[in-house]
Amino acid sequence: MLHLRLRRLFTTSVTRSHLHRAFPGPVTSPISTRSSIPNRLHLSRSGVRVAPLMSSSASSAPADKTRRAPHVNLPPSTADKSDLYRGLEAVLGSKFSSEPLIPPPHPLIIVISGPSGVGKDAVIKRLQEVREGLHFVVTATSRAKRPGEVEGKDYYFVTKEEFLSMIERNELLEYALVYGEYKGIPKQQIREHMAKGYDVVLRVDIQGAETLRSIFGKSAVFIFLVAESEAALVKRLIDRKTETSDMLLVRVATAREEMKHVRDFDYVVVNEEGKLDNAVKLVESIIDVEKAKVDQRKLQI
Ligand SMILES: Nc1ncnc2c1ncn2[C@@H]1O[C@H](COP(=O)(O)OP(=O)(O)OP(=O)(O)O)[C@@H](O)[C@H]1O
Repeated sequence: MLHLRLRRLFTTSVTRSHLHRAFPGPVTSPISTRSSIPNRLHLSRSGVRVAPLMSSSASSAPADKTRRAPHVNLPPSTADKSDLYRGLEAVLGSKFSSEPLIPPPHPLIIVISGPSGVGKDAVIKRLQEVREGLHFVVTATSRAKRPGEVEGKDYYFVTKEEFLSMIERNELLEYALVYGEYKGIPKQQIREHMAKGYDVVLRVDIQGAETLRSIFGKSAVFIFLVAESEAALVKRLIDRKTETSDMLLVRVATAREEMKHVRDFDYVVVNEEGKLDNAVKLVESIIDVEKAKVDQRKLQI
């Protein structure tokens, strides 16, 4: 069994240069076949004995006996831990490095979108409480502050004139006129936080997400938030008590249209009535999965 494991190890992991470093004695011919490597390992009661590498023809020639490098003894697995550790280093011919084997994951841009009233703000607020390493981009808006909202935390509340001059100065990644009010994403915030290694979360409506998709393509993660049903969404909007009847009508009618865009997103998360934490957990899992991807999404703004 052990022999089999070692065979696998040596046929897959040990490179020619490892072996040259491990066995500095003269090697008469290049290592040309993988199958020649495990033949050099011999099991004994005291551990694994590793013979120097030679081609099969060279090892059979009597003259080569004089040119054999000294055997390297690998302590048995019952040996002192540090002896075994050093033994492995000696056989492989280099010190084991404590450097991370894989570079840290690249900072992500996570776009959270969905119809009005679905719970984008609620999910983001909770995510902020439970997860570190995220920067939540504060959107600039010309709409009036709602009760409980804090300047610089929920939004940057600016006048329409101020918003228009931000557009003039090209300070916004994207902006839109939504239900008669401007909303836009300041670029500088994203640059600064990504440079510090933060993942950046953007909260935009569906229109905004479409624009961001055209800017970022596949280099950002797009999450579509939905309620479990249209009825639940409408009740949520009514309960919020922030819209007039006319505004409610527009939002609900728009939500119907917006549902058609779900296919343009990477993930969909259902924010069920009374189960906000489940939706937040799913968003966290999405971030974790993205961090574990071999092909990381990379983005420069
Ligand atoms: N899972 C949930 N269960 C019950 N109520 C919720 C849930 N998620 C959000 N809500 C409530 O629904 C209402 C709408 O949520 P929120 O304001 O976060 O939506 P939004 O998508 O940000 O809307 P808008 O795009 O119009 O700003 C709020 O009153 C919020 O507290």
